[in-house]
Amino acid sequence: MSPWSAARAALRVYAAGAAVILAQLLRRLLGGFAEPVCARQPGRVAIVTGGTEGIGLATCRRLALLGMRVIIAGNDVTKGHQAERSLRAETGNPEVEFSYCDLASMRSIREFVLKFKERNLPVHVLVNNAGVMMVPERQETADGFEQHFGVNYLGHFLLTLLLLDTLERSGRPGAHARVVSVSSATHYVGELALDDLQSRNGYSPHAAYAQSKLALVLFTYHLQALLDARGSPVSALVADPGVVDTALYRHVFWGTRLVQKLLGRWLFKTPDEGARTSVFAALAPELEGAGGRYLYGVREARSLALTYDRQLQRALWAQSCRLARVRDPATDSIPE
Ligand SMILES: NC(=O)c1ccc[n+]([C@@H]2O[C@H](COP(=O)([O-])OP(=O)(O)OC[C@H]3O[C@@H](n4cnc5c(N)ncnc54)[C@H](O)[C@@H]3O)[C@@H](O)[C@H]2O)c1
Repeated sequence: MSPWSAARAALRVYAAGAAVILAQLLRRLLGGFAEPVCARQPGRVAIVTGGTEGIGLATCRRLALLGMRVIIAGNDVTKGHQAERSLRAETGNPEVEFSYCDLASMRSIREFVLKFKERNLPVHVLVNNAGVMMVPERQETADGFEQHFGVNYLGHFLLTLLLLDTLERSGRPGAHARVVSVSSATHYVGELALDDLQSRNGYSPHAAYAQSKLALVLFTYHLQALLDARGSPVSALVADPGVVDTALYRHVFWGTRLVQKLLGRWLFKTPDEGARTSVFAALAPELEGAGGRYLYGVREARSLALTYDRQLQRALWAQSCRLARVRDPATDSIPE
C-alpha cells in the first residue's frame, strides 16, 4: 500500500468516526439511546468473546442480568477472573464464568471449543465481540495472520464454524440460536484486498481495521445464506455499536484520544450504551428468524453496498476456510 493510500484510508476512517459522533451527539440531545426490551433467559447459554472489558463486559453484564449462563471468552486471565467475580457479585447470577480463548491462535480457539463441547452445554447466543484496533506496526498472530484480520475476523470465523453444530442443535424454530458479530461504521470505508488479506504489500492500521470489520459483515451474510439453505434454526446478525468510550482507542491519533478524554461523556457512548446493540441482536423477539441484517442501535440499517455481493462473500468464505483449515459446512470439505 502506497503512503498516499494509507493516508487516504486514515482520513476515511476518521471521517466515518466523526460522522457517527455527530449523529450520537444529536441522539443524546434528543433523549438518548433506546433500550432493547428482552424477556428473561433462564437456562440459556451465551458465549461472548472479549467479554473482559469494554462493550463485551457490558454485554456480559446485561446477559447475566437476564439470567443467562454467560461464558466470557478472553485472552487475559487476570481480567477474565476479575470480570467473572464482579459480574457474579453485581448481577447475583452465579453462572458467569471465564474461559481462556486467544483469538490470535487457532490452536487456542480449537482448545476452547473442545473444552466447551466436553461439557455438553447448548449455545443459544455467540457474540463475536473481541477486537483490536489500529495496531501501529504490522503484527502477526501465532499462525502468521495480520493481527486485525486474524483476531477480529478469522479467529471469529473459525470459532463460529467450530460451534456451528452446537448452535444448530441449540436453536429451534421460533427460538433461533444467534451469532452476533460486532462490526463498525469503519466497514463503510473498508476495502477487501482479496489478493493481500494479510497486508503484506504495505500496511495501514486504518485499512487493516476497516477490512476486518468489512469481512465480518460479508461473513455474516454468507453464513445466513448457508443457514437458510440448510433450514437451520440459527440466525446470523451484525451489530454496530457506534463510537464507544473504551480502551479500544489506545492506538489512535493523540487528538482523538484527547477528544475522548475531554468530551467522551457527551460524544461517545458508554460501554453499556454500546452493548445495547449486541444484546438487541442477540435476544430481541422482533428479530426472531430474521438473520442476515446489519443493526445500528436498535434498528436495522443498510451496510456498504459491496457487502451484498454474493460472489465476494463466497470468495472470502472459501479463502477463510482454507486459511483457518476448517471444513466448509456446505460441502464438508476444505476448499482447494
Ligand atoms: N469502542 C468503539 O467505539 C467501537 C466502535 C465500533 C466497533 N467496536 C468493536 O467493538 C468490539 C469491542 O471493542 P471495545 O470497544 O469494547 O474494546 P476493548 O479494547 O475495551 O475490548 C476489546 C476486547 O477484546 C479482547 N481481545 C483483544 N484481543 C484478543 C484476543 N487475541 N483474544 C481474545 N480476546 C481479545 C480484549 O481483551 C477486550 O476484552 C470490537 O470488536 C470493536 O472493534 C468498538
